[in-house]
Amino acid sequence: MPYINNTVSMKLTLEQEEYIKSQLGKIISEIPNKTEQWLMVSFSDDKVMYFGGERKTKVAYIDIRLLGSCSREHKNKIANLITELFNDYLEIPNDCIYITFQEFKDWAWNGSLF
Ligand SMILES: O=C(O)c1cc2cc(O)c(O)cc2[nH]1
Repeated sequence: MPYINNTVSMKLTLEQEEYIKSQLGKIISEIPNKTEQWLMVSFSDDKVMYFGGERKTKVAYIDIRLLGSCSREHKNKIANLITELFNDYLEIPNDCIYITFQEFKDWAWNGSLF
């Protein structure tokens, strides 16, 4: 049940969204028992974003939500891979990429809690 919302300052094309979505599907599989099959991805693009008091044209905030817990080692691996993806593909500087992880015990799907 992972959910990843990607907020970025620039406008994304459909092709860019689909590429990032596919790469996130591969990256999330680095976490045991997580697969693209259960991954929900959303994009909030073309956002006005300030960082360090300055309006930035290339900045990203990636919000990752997980059912259950995951080790710090796996979170660090995911953070590395996602930072590399956004840096390589969208040319966002590494130090303008924020990533947070939240773990949820209570997550419902199809009308019932897991
Ligand atoms: O992605 C997860 O964390 C996930 C998916 C999934 C599906 C399922 O049927 C379960 O019982 C647990 C579960 N966790």
